[in-house]
Amino acid sequence: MAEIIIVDSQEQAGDIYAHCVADLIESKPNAVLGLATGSSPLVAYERLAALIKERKLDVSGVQGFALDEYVGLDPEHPESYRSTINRTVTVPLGLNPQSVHVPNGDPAGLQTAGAAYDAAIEEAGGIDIQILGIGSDGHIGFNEPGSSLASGTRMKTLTEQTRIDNARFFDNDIEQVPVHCITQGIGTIMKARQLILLAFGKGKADAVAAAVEGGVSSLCPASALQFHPHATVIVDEEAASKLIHADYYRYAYEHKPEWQRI
Ligand SMILES: N[C@@H]1[C@@H](O)[C@H](O)[C@@H](COP(=O)(O)O)O[C@@H]1O
Repeated sequence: MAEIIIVDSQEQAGDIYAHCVADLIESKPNAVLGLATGSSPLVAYERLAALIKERKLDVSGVQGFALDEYVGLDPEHPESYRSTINRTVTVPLGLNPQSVHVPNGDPAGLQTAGAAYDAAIEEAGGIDIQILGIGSDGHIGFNEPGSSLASGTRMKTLTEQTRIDNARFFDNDIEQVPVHCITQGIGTIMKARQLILLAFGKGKADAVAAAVEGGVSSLCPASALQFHPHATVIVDEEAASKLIHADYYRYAYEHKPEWQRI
């Protein structure tokens, strides 16, 4: 794993992400951002929105690609990832809605939607910085345990645990949570030039330990990050609580020269 940063707060993690992305946009106005839903990236998006205003950055050329979408949910549904990304990223950052892409969860087009999405990412020049959360079972995007580590964007079946976890967005009724999703594959995610995974709270401690210090295995999809040349995992103390080498990560970060920090 390239780099583990243990922070005191989500705000601190958010600032690291925000500075990284703001610097990117400054040097590359047509930057391509990989976007994630979930609660973990929310503060990071808020910090980035503030920094964009503060530095008066022109984001008109920035493109975004979301990780995943539910299958069969109306894109206008408030809990579709299309709506979620629009609410939490597109509007606050001031991105052009036409430049923010979300996989197409229409059941009618599923056989070709995945390959089309990967092609669109390639055509945009590839993702510069992909932000990631992690599921309690180690999933990234919606790549559940057992997903091919080389997979492209495709339809997947959600585990019952993920549907239970996400029922909170659907009146706590698991029956309302779609069974299928379309998600960037692990192979797709690995093509991004830089990955930043955020994890907070003790509910993520096992998944983080397996991803960072366990063997690389499809049973913990996030462990694929160990093969990425530029991956950073930013965790709070609780999410870091099961890392055997936590002291070393702190020590290494403190001793890192400024130019080598993300
Ligand atoms: N598809 C999303 C993932 O991209 C996200 O990482 C995960 C964790 O969400 P949270 O950050 O709310 O814990 O939830 C969903 O399954």
